[in-house]
Amino acid sequence: MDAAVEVTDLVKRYPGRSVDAVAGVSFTVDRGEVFGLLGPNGAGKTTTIGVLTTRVLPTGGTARVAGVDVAADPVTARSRLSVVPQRSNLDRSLTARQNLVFHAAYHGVGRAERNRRADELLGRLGLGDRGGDKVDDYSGGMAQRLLIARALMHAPQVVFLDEPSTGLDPQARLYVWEKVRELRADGITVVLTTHDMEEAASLADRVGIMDHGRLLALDTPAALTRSLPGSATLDVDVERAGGDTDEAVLAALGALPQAERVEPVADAAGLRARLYLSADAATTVGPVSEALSARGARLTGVRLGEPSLEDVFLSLTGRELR
Ligand SMILES: Nc1ncnc2c1ncn2[C@@H]1O[C@H](COP(=O)(O)OP(=O)(O)OP(=O)(O)O)[C@@H](O)[C@H]1O
Repeated sequence: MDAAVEVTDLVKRYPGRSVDAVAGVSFTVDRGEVFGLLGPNGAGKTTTIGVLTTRVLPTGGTARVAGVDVAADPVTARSRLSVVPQRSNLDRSLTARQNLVFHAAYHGVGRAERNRRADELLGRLGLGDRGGDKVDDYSGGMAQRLLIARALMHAPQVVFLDEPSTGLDPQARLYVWEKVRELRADGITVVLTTHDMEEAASLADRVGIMDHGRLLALDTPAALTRSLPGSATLDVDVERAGGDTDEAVLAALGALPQAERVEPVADAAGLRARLYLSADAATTVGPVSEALSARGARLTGVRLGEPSLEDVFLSLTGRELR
């Protein structure tokens, strides 16, 4: 079966610029997958989406969506894909329902079917009783939901969401996340861009990390974070035996093969040690507990600190994501 998206050696240089906005990017998105492009502002995410959605002409390389070369046959590509843009381009003078119906008419969906889909999608996106309102009266969160509804009106195979929750309040953001998961459950392929590592980690099956027009890493969020030795941590609270010392306990923990180093955590009430690990934090709890009992000490509390995609970005670029 064809991939849903296939990008090969994609390059985009805007006129008058001395550097490429996208500098040779290749990746494939499987059908039914949620794929996230994660990177800071200016990384080239929007430009990549722009090429894939036929709004930006590539300087080099190829991009196929649902089996169609987007530069060679943009009209067919547009019938199979849809885009939820970073900034609303809804017609504010029309009602929400009219925005949906006109979009479907443009894509050749028949009258009865477009009316049916508009009602269904307004309901699904929680706008069932607001379809007759002008978009001008919509809040930011409602407009974002309407953009998603509009994107589904011509039954696309692949939906592109550019920074889907930027500027939304936490509740609206969670609502959008839930809708993205529903798209995936319906078998629609989703490609989203974000500079929010929490969004990428919680929504995407696989994440491509972009910076300066290049793809630096691409894998599942779990594999990306697992690839970082020494960034998982385990905090352990210890009740030590009477004759023992904090220093000796810390040294014993530091001698465990899973521990890269150990530090005392200063603000804890009793003895708390933080282990920086070369292994997964959860599987290190057992060996820690055994090492403590061997010297008559007790493990009284643990906290796992898993590395995040933020840590992955930091280790790849030496900079914070935001
Ligand atoms: N129309 C344009 N003309 C010239 N340069 C552009 C244009 N659009 C984007 N750029 C430049 O291309 C580079 C990549 O921008 P792009 O918008 O693709 O990044 P991004 O990762 O999506 O960031 P953002 O989240 O800010 O949209 C930036 O240096 C930007 O200034």
